[in-house]
Amino acid sequence: MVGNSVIKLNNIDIFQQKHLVLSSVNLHVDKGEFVYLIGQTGSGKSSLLKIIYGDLHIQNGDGHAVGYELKNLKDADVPFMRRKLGIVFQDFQLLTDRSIEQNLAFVLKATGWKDKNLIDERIKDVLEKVGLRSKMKKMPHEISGGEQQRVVVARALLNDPELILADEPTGNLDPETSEEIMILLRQISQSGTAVLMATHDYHIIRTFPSRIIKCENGKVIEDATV
Ligand SMILES: Nc1ncnc2c1ncn2[C@@H]1O[C@H](COP(=O)(O)OP(=O)(O)OP(=O)(O)O)[C@@H](O)[C@H]1O
Repeated sequence: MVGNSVIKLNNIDIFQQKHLVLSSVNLHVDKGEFVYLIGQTGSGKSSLLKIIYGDLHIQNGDGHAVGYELKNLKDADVPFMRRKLGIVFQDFQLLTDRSIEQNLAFVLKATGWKDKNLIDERIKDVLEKVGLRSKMKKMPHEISGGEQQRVVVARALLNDPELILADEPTGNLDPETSEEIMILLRQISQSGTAVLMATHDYHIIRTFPSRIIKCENGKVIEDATV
């Protein structure tokens, strides 16, 4: 983290191939903030998230996310940077051939955890946070869509990230289950992890008001309204 900010972008241009998607982007997100990212389909939300998690490179301007300078981010740094940010996307992306516990153990092992006791403890901790400790032995198909999304949130929390990036995390869920996921994400931000969440769901935004960033006409508006 640099100062109190987990994301800071200064005057960056965001390209997809040769196409300029967003220009002169300035953006800051502070520790523990909850921020919505809105904008029409194709307005650049996913491209902006990709810059922040190191999937797209910065060509002009500079910035940092979770303590990493984005301008000179090396491919070799990306896996380490990703340990400091959790990603929650619309499709649950759990491995279907293994239990919830094994899904989480897989990520911990892939990010360098070796001690079995510590792995077991961490898995129990994150499942406790999302209210699913009792389901750790279940297979993904044995739990509901909302519960699967909770597991994805738990998975994003495994390495105690400074930031969660969520792209339409409630997109496949019914309204009641969406609200449960929102309550969970809000709790996470209140405990100090910033959350940047792309959504088209204005009902959710009205129910859980917070700062809104908008992609519109090739620009990013830092304090927008719906
Ligand atoms: N891999 C790619 N190659 C070329 N152009 C792309 C690529 N990905 C996205 N684009 C283009 O970049 C622009 C922004 O797309 P982006 O996916 O960031 O929008 P979005 O706001 O996330 O849209 P949605 O709400 O539909 O997810 C669009 O014009 C899109 O066609």
